[in-house]
Amino acid sequence: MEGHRNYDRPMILAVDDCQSTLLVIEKILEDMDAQLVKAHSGREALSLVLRHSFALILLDIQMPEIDGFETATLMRSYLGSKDTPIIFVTAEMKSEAHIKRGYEVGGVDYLFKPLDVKILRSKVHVFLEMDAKAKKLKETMMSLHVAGQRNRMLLDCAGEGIIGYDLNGKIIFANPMAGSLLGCNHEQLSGRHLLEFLGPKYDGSRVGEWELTPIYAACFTGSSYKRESDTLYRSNGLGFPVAFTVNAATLEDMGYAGGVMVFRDITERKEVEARLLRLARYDQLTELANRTFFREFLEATIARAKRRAKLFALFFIDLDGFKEVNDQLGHQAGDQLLKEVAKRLKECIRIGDLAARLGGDEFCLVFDDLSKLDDCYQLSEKLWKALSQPYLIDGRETVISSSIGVATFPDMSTEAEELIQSADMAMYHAKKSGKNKIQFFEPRLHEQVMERNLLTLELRRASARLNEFQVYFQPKVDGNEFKIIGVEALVRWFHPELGMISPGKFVPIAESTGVITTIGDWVFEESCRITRNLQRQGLISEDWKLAVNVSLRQLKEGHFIRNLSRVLKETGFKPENLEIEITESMFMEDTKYAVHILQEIHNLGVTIAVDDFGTGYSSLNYLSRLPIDVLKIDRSFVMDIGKDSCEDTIVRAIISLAHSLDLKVVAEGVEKKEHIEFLKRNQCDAFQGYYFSKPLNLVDLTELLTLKYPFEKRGVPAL
Ligand SMILES: Nc1nc2c(ncn2[C@@H]2O[C@H](COP(=O)(O)O[C@H]3[C@@H](O)[C@H](n4cnc5c(=O)[nH]c(N)nc54)O[C@@H]3COP(=O)(O)O)[C@@H](O)[C@H]2O)c(=O)[nH]1
Repeated sequence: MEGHRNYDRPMILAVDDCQSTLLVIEKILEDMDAQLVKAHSGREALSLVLRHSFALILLDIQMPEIDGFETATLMRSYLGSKDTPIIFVTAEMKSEAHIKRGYEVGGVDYLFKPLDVKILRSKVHVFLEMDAKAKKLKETMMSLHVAGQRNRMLLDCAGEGIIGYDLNGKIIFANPMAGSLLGCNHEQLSGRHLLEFLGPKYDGSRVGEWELTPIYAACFTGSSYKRESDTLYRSNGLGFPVAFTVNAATLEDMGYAGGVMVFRDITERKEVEARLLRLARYDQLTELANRTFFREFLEATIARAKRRAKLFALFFIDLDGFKEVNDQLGHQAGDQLLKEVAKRLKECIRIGDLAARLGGDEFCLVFDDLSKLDDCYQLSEKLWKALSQPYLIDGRETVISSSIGVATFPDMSTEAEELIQSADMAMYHAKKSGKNKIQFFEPRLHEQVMERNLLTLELRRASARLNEFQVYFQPKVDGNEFKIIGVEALVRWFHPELGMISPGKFVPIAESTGVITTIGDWVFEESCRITRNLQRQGLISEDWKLAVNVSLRQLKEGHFIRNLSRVLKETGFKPENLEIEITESMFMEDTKYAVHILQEIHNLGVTIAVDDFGTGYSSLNYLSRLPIDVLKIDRSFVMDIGKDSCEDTIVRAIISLAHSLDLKVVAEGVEKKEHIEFLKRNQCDAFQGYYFSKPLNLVDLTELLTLKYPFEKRGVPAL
């Protein structure tokens, strides 16, 4: 063998023991795009085929040692040359049997010596072309095989189910994940219909036909169809949530038209979504709807009721005395009560209604789709009964009543916010008029809602600048000589358009919106500054008391003590000249905190008076626990003095109780001589009321103080 190999060109092996024949072949083929390799014997040829791959072998038959037939036989038995075309080259035309033998041992053709140039070149050309084609085919087959292997691997390893189906919905192939998700061997899916797994939504009586499904439409129109959340059904009929995409797929060469569905099990995602949804829409403690969901539900109920001209009712429920349960029995008991209330509320509603907890002890019920408004009365009766049954809290039977407000759609309002406010307002009235009641919203309450809304807005505006407020002062006189012993500071709001607005109206709104802190701080500072000036002018004595009303919200703001100390320091006002007036309800709302903060105030030297005593809980328990100096008898008791009512007894009892605890007593709302007679007779320490003076502005107060004996000369019948 000679020459160096050019591996890109096809190789031809010429085998002949006659060197001149080899040279002739070489000459004839020299300009062909092939590389000629020469061998001088069968043995040499065999060793070459072991190492190279030839496009064609030109093989002499008559050779010493191993002739052409034997060489061909051996070549055919070797895998590398088993398919290489062999053309026998022979000197003369032999017998038919001889020729046949050549074909039998693997020859494909014959060439005769002397070699004809044209015949040799054209035969070689044909076989080289065949070789080129065979090589190409082999390469194609190989790359197809690799691609097929790769695709199979992708399908087998894919974490998503993949199903191929034809235009009729018949499954053509499925990967192992598809089988495992659908609960069967993936190979058994072939031949089944996709609708078997799509369930009633696609396969039900309404649709029924594969051709009507959007999946078919996607195949047919060559588009895709996607579902972020749907259901597929396993072989056992159980559904599971999936997200899927279907894409049209066509393989024209293979005559295939259909689609491929790629789907994934989203059970876990659905569970997380459901958990998040529950957190966002439901109250953790009671498992009732929360405020957000309640609001959405109400809006949807209104929209539906408007469309269908339906009636529904909104019940607003607030438990009476829930704070006492919390304070006295602890938060766990409070939680237990709320859970039990929630359970009872759930039992009162039907499917389509909603029970929600808005926060604290506030609940709302939406009773949807009422046939007539009178149904509300039966519903309230049922609700009433359910809620007023005794509760077993902390092992004890406890009766808790509730105040319930009802607003109905559409006669009372057709807007969510207004409806809630109406029910809330009705509930508030139920509370104010003695609790344990159901109050239906009435138009007069509506006006109050509107007024309250307006005042809320205006109050926010006014509290930002505080220039519409003024402090008035109502004198307090001692019970013996009627000498002025101090004043109570009472705020007044002079609205530029609405005129003077009484604190009875705006203070509760200021408390619920929180602006009471700003207003209260201002009243406190202003009244200290004014009274200190009066002291400096010598108009009032050094032992005068300034009483200032303080709400729980103010006390709870955190900076109360700091502010108090600052004002006292800046105005030079002495703490012993200051009295804080608080109401009984404050202790009830948060006894622990009240004890703590009042003690701090008291430690500064400031005295503490309990306002409106007798109207709240009048619990003797707190009187001994709190640092209280004064009880103010509520004016409702004072006003009825002398009317032969039990009020006389109550007033007497309060005075004697206060004295037994070493507390001073001030009677509020003293308007008549008879009041004074009675109170004096019962050793009441001080009086405040219109009999002596209404609350006065600074000018009028200064004028009063300049009088030598403003009240001392007033005629009070001798006792
Ligand atoms: N937190 C704050 N509350 C305040 C402040 N200023 C007032 N208030 C509270 O508002 C309620 C109404 O107060 P007002 O309209 O000023 O009524 C007071 C007196 O005018 C009235 N009064 C006094 N004597 C008589 C009387 O003989 N007859 C009669 N019909 N009314 C009379 O009583 C109110 C004083 O009550 P009280 O405070 O309970 O001593 C009222 O609850 C105020 O507390 C404030 O700055 N902060």
